[in-house]
Amino acid sequence: MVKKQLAVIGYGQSTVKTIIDQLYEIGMDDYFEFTALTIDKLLDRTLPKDVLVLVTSRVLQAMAKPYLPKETPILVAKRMINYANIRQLLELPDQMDVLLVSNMKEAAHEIKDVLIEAGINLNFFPYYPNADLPKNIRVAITPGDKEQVPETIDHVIDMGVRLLDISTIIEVFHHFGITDLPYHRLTTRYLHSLLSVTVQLNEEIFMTKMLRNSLEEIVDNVDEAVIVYNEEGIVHFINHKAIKLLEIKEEQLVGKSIHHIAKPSFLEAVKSIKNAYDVFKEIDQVTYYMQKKPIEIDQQPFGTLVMFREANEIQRLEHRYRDQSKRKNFVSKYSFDDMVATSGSIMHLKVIARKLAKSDSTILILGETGTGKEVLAQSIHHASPRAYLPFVGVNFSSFSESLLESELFGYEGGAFTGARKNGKSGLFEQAHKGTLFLDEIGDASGAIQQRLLRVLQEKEIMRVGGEQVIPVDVRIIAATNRNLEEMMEEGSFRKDLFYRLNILPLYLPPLRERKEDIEVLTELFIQEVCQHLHREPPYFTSRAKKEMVNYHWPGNVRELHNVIEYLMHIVEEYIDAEHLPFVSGSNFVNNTMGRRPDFEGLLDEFREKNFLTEMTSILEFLNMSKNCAGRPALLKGLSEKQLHLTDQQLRYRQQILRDFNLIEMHRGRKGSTITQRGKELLSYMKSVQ
Ligand SMILES: Nc1ncnc2c1ncn2[C@@H]1O[C@H](COP(=O)(O)OP(=O)(O)OP(=O)(O)O)[C@@H](O)[C@H]1O
Repeated sequence: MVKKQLAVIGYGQSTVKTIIDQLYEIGMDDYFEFTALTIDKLLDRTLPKDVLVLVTSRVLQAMAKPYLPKETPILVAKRMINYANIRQLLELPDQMDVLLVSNMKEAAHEIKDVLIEAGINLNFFPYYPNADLPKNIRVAITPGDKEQVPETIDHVIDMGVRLLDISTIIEVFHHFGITDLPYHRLTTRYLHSLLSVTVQLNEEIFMTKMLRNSLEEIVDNVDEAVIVYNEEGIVHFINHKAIKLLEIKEEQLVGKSIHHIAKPSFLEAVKSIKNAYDVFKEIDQVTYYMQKKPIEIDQQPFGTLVMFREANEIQRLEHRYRDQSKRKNFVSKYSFDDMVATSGSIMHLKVIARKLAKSDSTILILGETGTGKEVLAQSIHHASPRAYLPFVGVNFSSFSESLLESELFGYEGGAFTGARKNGKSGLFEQAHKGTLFLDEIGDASGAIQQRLLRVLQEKEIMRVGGEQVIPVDVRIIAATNRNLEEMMEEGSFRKDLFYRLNILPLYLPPLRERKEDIEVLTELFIQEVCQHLHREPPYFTSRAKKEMVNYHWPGNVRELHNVIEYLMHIVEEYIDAEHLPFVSGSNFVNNTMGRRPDFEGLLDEFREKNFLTEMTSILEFLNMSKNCAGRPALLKGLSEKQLHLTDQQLRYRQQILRDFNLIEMHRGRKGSTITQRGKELLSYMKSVQ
């Protein structure tokens, strides 16, 4: 077959060369002989006979025409953008000013139109030789005409020479009447010549690409490690977290085999997970929470998505969540309005306390048990500038010494056996910026007193087993029913700590010294309990009223509350003197702890407070005693078992046991006895040992 003559005329050499290369690549050299020329060489050259001249733009057509025989056919090539470098354009910020540089005005404008049509959202300023250079433009885009880019430009995106459009190639064949076009081969090779760029031919694909870019960015920033690989194990996506957890040092991971980049222990673990399952897996001594999901595209299996993160990270989150939700409960329930009183002593105390609330100083509340020390502490917090911040209370007699230390100051991971792996924040940290109520401070051991003193002086804490100093800003309100001055004399309470705490002391007198309050408090409690029980309030006979006032109320307001609660369950219309437990001598069970019926629940509750040994020892002691055991005997019995409690600590534990109906406490010095239920608990414990 005689080859036809095709002359390619362009402006610059690189353009002509790129197009000739493209023609060879498509296989057009089977049909044609090429002449490659730049326009400036046209004058010197005579073109072969029956040649078809292919010019790269309309301007070149005009330029070439005068130098060509009149009958020479000229075809203006349609050219498409080289999309190979389109990604760089997509990465520029929307509406950015860019220079569009070409060696010809028309080409510059033409490219601008094509790019706008393709959905590239930039402000294009066409630029060509002798054109005005707009100010303050830093980025230039050019289709292979880098040499035309002005020097003031910082960043040049060379999109490469524009290639011939397939329609132009077909027109060339038509011109010569070649009908047996190898269409299939031609298009395949043509597409091949465009290589990776053909996938980006329309705006829709640009959009997906942009979407993918944004998704990649998001997935790269999540806390979860993510890897996607196809059926052959070729990695399609891997985020920073996965690279970090798998300790991969290599770069450019996309396109590589997962078997090549990930450690065998990880691959083993992934293999052992069923598709669509999530499990905890240990890989090289670290536990991970892993998920594996199959990916399908158009109902065809495509590959696998693996997501994983370190399990202790999840635990950390959980602890943080728990700490935070616990924090939410650290709010004061009472305000001064809830502190009911008519007595001059309490009215006066409330006036002083309201004033003290405004300051940040430490307050010490003194008073017998049940006089309302906690109510007062909460009211002070409520009226203070810290009102919207946590109010955290801790009762020193309700914790064993070791537990109290870690409760107050927290501990670092692994500080002691049984400690949480990641440590725990203490109440000081949890009360940060708020108020910490140290109830029954008189029960603090020497070691705790010393640590407290340091915190009050330094305003910083150190967790148990930790080395880091944590600054804390808490207002301290301490309370006790013990005589701290006497304790100082005895040497069981530190003087320096006492003076730190005793800056603003407040004394809550016992109920027997403010009998006027009995009536208002009774009314309040009757109203509350009746509302709760949905019943009508009963009335007091005058004898009952008298007995109420005459009684010495050793348990103070708390006892009054408990008596009212008891009465509301046993009386109908009225309350007579005989109904009153302190008159009739009847025992009643306080229901303040919220009883859990099952023994396991009860034991859990004791375990939680680290009380179990002490509680069972008390029960065992009472079980062994023929008669009622008084507190001194109990304390002695416990200390023989190396359980050293203060009188107050024992009382607290006895109250809990009584509230759970495990023991009975008799008034005065009569001591306590174990109940049937207490005995059942002991045999239950033996049976499950
Ligand atoms: N003025 C008051 N107005 C209303 N309720 C009160 C008042 N004082 C005390 N109470 C109630 O009495 C009970 C005991 O109060 P609180 O716990 O504050 O006493 P406390 O002195 O801290 O006791 P303890 O020394 O045993 O810790 C609570 O139920 C509280 O609601």
